[in-house]
Amino acid sequence: MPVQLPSSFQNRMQTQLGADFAAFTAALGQASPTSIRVNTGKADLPSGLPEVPWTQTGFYLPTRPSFTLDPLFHGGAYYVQEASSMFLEQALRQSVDLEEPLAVLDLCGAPGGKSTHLASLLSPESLLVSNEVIRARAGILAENIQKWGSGNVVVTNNDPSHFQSLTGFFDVLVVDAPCSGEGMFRKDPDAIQEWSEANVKLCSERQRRILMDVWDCLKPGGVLIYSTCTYNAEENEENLAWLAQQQDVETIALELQPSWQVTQTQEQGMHGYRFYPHKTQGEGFFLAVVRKTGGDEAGKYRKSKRPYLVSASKQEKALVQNWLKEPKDWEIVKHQDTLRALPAAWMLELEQVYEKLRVVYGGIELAEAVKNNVKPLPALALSQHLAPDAFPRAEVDLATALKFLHREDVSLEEAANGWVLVQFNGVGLGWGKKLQNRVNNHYPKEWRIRMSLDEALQPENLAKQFVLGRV
Ligand SMILES: C[S@@+](CC[C@H](N)C(=O)[O-])C[C@H]1O[C@@H](n2cnc3c(N)ncnc32)[C@H](O)[C@@H]1O
Repeated sequence: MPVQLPSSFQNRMQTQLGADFAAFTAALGQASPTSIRVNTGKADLPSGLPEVPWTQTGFYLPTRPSFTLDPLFHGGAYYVQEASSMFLEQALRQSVDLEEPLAVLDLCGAPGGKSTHLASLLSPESLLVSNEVIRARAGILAENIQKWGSGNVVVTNNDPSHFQSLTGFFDVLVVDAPCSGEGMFRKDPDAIQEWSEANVKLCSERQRRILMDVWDCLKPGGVLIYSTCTYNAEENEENLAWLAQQQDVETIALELQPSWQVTQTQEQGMHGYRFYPHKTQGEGFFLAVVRKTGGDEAGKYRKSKRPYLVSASKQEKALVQNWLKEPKDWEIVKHQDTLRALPAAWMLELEQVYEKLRVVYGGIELAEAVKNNVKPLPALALSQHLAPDAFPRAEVDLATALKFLHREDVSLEEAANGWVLVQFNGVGLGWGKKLQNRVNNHYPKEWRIRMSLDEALQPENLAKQFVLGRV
């Protein structure tokens, strides 16, 4: 069905696209493609699905299934992400050496599409700080990060200006800026109602403020990846040209395959890359990459006299460190009753992050420890770093997995008494505690499936349900 577009938006797009304008409006009347990005730390790439061409792990699905009813979605085996935004992969691969240990900030991180993508692309020796300014959204981001299961990510809930205290800290800065959302008109018709020329101006000003707020935390030689999901030049090319007037930057050109049909732009010498729905199979998107060529050197971080991150005792460490595949890569810290693994190589930098920012999640939450009693936490069940033989595992079928995720009672007959990792198709979902004649379901209340499962559990519906890898 054709969408009703604001007339000033239509006029501008007509000028911008010329003869392509009719194809553009026709594309807005089509259904949005559905795409997923697979977590290769947890699952194999599916066969038989068309690939999103600018990433190695993205796939289109023929229709939009109920992801809620696929346990592998809850297990973080894939992320449902709009295809154009997966172009971040090209920006990163073509501008930095991904073999190196990098400190990366994803400034506008929620709900976590780009952060989970970054977590997969960066080397395990890297550190990702994934930030979200809105508190409730930071919680959703932390949930998605835990489900993805990489241990080298810290989730923060800060205003961009708070990063000024981390001068020269990051090698890469990703700013997926809040924008007027013109590229989402097809997927989210509310975006049309909220659109106005005044809002475009407001967004553009806010984006400039955000860029200035975080500029100092990027190292000289570091890379800024800037993106929006909107078409107007004020929020895109003009902001980059403005940045080049304020700061020492050089534009980075990306190599494109002609078959991708990405539109290249240049404004005052700055390269930009645009995705239009009539040319690429995805929503509207803009991305540009620049390198910082001036500015202050990286800060030197010394050990704090009064550390924020307190090491766990020897006894506590002994209880949990063999749960991890590579215990020596992790420092075990304790805050209140929680034992957490943080990447050992980044402890000095993490001390700064914890001191200066509001951290809502970090590393791998391992366990709650009271005296010698340890209770494994949900993030550990989902971690890619959990040692395969640390806990007994119970592989369950689709119906049992869904009931477990619904927080119903399940029976794990084969399992011995004690903590059991409940898994589906080899992917950990959460903890059950088997007692003599029952199993306590420790799946977190806040993450549970809320919809009724009555229909989904009918055998004919289970057989039809989308499950990654069963296509
Ligand atoms: C385009 S969305 C980010 C999407 C995310 N990068 C992903 O791939 O899932 C922009 C984010 O910026 C946040 N935001 C809103 N105002 C902001 C501000 N003034 N500074 C920084 N971030 C802001 C929004 O809450 C939103 O989560």
